[in-house]
Amino acid sequence: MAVQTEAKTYFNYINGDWVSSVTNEVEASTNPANKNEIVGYIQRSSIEDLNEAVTAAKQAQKSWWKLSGVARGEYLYKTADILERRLEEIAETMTKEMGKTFGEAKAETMRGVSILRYYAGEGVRKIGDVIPSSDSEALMFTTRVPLGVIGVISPWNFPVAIPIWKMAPALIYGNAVVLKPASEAAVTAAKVIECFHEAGFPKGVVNMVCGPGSVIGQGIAEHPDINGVTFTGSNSVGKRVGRAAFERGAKYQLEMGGKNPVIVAKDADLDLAVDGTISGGLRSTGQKCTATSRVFVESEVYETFKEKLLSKVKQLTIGNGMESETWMGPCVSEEQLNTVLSYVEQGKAEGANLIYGGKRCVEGELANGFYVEPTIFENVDLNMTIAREEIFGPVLALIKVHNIEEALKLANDTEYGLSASIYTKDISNILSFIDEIEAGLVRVNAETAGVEFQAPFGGMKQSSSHSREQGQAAIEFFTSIKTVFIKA
Ligand SMILES: NC(=O)C1=CN([C@@H]2O[C@H](COP(=O)(O)OP(=O)(O)OC[C@H]3O[C@@H](n4cnc5c(N)ncnc54)[C@H](O)[C@@H]3O)[C@@H](O)[C@H]2O)C=CC1
Ligand SMILES: O=C(O)CCC(=O)C(=O)O
Repeated sequence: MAVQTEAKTYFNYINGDWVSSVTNEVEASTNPANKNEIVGYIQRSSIEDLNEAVTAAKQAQKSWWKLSGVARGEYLYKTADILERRLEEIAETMTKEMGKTFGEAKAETMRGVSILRYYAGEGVRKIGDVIPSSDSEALMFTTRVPLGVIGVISPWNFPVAIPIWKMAPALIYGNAVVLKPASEAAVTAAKVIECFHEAGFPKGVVNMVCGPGSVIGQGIAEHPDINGVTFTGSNSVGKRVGRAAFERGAKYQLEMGGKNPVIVAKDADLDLAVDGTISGGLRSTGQKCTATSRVFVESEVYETFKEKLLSKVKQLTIGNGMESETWMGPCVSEEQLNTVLSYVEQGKAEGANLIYGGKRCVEGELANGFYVEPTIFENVDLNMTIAREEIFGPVLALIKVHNIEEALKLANDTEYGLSASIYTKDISNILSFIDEIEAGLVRVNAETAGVEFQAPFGGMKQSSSHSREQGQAAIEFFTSIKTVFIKA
């Protein structure tokens, strides 16, 4: 039973106003570090609310697009300044709402500021090319137009960065936006939208509707007036969203799961590899689509690597992300905690050897939250569930290999292809890894996580719809190309 009574209610943001849902229903967003603490109440909206937001967006988009790119950019610069001013408060809300440490939350919020500034600058960059025509008297060139209304469906694990890396490019290229944030982190998202509001965006250009994924998320995927849908989350939901958008001829972009490998070669700097494995696999409690989950280690250095890994993992401090000594916070929710624990049980049942962790943390105040120990398995077979499915928790599977060829073969033995890294000093290892690994993010002597907003981000195989987000790549999704031929 939640005890906090003074928690604020956050409204939907439709046509420039903060409004309650027509349902008059709200749901509590709670703190995974303390299930008795309510961070805020968010609207449990209906399709009617979504329809209002889409109507407002559709109406506002045309004049938004008629502004110059410079003018649109100014709004994004203003939003960035406001977000930066509110950085500590918004980061604190993020930590309280979804559990990541305050340090990580501040870094993510700052990343949101940088993304806004990066895309503000896009307002003055080129949007087309002049292409020689076969007719010497004609001018042929490409230009780009916005899609119209963009539906943004975002997850809880990066509640500032992901909505912003989808909304900022959508807006700068002249689209209007309807955001549906994940309910687990919707208070944080509402505070981000407050920054857009304060920046003075014209009414209807930015909208947010909170509510169940099956109603508002699905409603976005199916809405006839939403021209493009950008989604990050699980594979099962992503595919539903993609199918619904495809059926009605809308453009869609899906970023989904990962089962990201690290390869540790026998010549690797093992301390660096251990640090990268821990940071990539366990930071944010393993709740990143880029998180390391499978660790392939050459047999010659396997035992040394394992001992070094174990000794460092034992030192990790688990606790409330607001406490400065905490290295790893809780899972986002009880459901997510139970998912992680059930994967641990499945790993044991299928014969993997649990060498560290695997239990819920229940000592003292931890009992009120959704904490799990960092967990390491060895003797993991590639057919085991823990080697195949995305766990989204702090669970590492160690796999001994005889050589780099075997490591590459096993690393590619997955339906996912988001991120992968190798630790080695050998240039031929590095080159074959870059060529052969089936992943959209290829990292050498660096952890699997670590996305940079100015570079393309996305996966191969089932990790994405094969499109890319962020950097210059974003223009491909949020605009349509027109090839123009002019004959005087
Ligand atoms: N790749 C990634 O970045 C993420 C992956 N996940 C994976 O998904 C698992 C479950 O996490 P969830 O938060 O439940 O992910 P999810 O895929 O259910 O949620 C992502 C977003 O989709 C919305 N949604 C849910 N059902 C929908 C539907 N039928 N139509 C349209 N939108 C819908 C949600 O409300 C949320 O905003 C995790 O354990 C993890 O494996 C979760 C979050 C992020
Ligand atoms: O690793 C990152 O910074 C981004 C990861 C991501 O997009 C995700 O987990 O959804």
